Amino acid sequence: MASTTTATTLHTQFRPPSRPRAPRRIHKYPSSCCFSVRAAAASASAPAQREAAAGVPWGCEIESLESAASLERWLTNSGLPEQRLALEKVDVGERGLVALKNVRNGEKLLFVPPSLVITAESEWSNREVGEVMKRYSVPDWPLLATYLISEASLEGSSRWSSYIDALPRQPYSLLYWTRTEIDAYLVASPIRERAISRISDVIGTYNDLRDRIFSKHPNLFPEEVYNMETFKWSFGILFSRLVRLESMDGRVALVPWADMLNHSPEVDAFLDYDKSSQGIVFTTDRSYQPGEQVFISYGKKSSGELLLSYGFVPKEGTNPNDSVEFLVSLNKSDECYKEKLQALKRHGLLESESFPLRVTGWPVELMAYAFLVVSPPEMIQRFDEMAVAASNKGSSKPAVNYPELDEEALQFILDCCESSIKRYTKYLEGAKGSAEVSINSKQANRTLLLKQLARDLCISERRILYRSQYILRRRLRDMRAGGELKALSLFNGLRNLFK
Ligand SMILES: C[S@@+](CC[C@H](N)C(=O)[O-])C[C@H]1O[C@@H](n2cnc3c(N)ncnc32)[C@H](O)[C@@H]1O
Repeated sequence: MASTTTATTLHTQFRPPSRPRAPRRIHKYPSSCCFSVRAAAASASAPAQREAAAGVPWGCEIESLESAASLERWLTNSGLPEQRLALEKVDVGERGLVALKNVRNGEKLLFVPPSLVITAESEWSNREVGEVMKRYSVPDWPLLATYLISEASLEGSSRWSSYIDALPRQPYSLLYWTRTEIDAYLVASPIRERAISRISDVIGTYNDLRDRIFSKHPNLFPEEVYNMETFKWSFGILFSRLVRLESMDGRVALVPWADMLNHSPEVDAFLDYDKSSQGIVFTTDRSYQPGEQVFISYGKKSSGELLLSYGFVPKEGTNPNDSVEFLVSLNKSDECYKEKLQALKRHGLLESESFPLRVTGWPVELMAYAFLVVSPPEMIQRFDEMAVAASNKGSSKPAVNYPELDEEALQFILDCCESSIKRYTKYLEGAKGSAEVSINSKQANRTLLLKQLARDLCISERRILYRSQYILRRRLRDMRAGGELKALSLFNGLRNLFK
């Protein structure tokens, strides 16, 4: 069996935390809260609703190069050294950085000085607003989200106005999907749950900030500016552009110019602070010809994770880091259901758990979980060791080896895999024929785009499941053929004995 580990070693690039970290004091993150952004906007005041309907009044169309040109001018005037890259329209990612000259493998590029980087320590153009936020010790993510809105609302009086003008007015983000769209298009994918919970985290964060801070200082934080719609925008920007700079104590930062680099799953180059040049750089891991788009890696992310944070799905079969979360559950009618559930809970697991499946195989933890699911009552003494192995919490990785359960455990995984494939196929076949009535052409284009993204994701995820199904079927067939062979040779042996 090919095996992978559950822990994907993520690059630090553009890595959003699983949820924006807010202080316990400020935000409770309601776990059951899964209403849509629209629903939240509907409960806001009339001006906020007007704002919500209009979108944010800053930023540019996602493919705009005009604001990009003034961004380049401002950066040059503010100390960005001469670049070997230019911002252009590109085939992958709409706007991107393109090599102006030959770029060698191993070359350092960018050199963005820290003075041009936005972090939680950046000075607020509106000092009073900044002081209030600091008084409440707001953590980095909500602080930066508020910072962006504050600076954006000041337009030309903010030192970041050229940067903000070049940011997309509506980043490609799942935060902009309505609950109905998420339910309809991501019905087969586990990303649906993650999208719902991310949206509810963002809503919860905004509500906390509003209740605890903004409502206490209405003159500094007018609802026309600080509302659900503007926070959706700022979190969309953070999810798709924030980087963690390991050599700056892991600080999270928006790095103008560097954040025009698009992602390729085929490169391993990532941004970091370079002490010797005192700038944010990345080192290429391949060469580029003049005119070629230069890429970095946003981390070893699955296609679902890329859709969740960055709003795109790589072409089918091009993402070597692709995986799909595979959900397995205890059988409620199992006579040892209670004992198995207790063993799982003792090791921090639940009745249903997800494990990442990859084209290369599945993790040992999934196999351990499957052993537990299929193990008979006489193995009750071993439930705990199986649960430990499934949780991957043991100090050394315990061997999960129960040859007597192999066949049943693999059959269990195969059954789950096949029912998952059915769900994807049902969605993909249903999506083909569904004609929808759109209110206008903008809405029609949006629907087409979302459907295409969902379709690409489902095809990528189903591909992984098909591959696992193939491996599982072969292993089971070989195992059963081996069993039959053994039985046959035993039978022949006995026959010879009685001859
Ligand atoms: C850090 S920004 C990169 C600059 C961005 N293209 C722009 O014009 O502002 C990340 C966004 O770029 C786009 N992007 C990056 N890599 C991509 C890729 N491989 N395919 C499609 N879109 C990509 C996505 O919209 C993503 O949210």
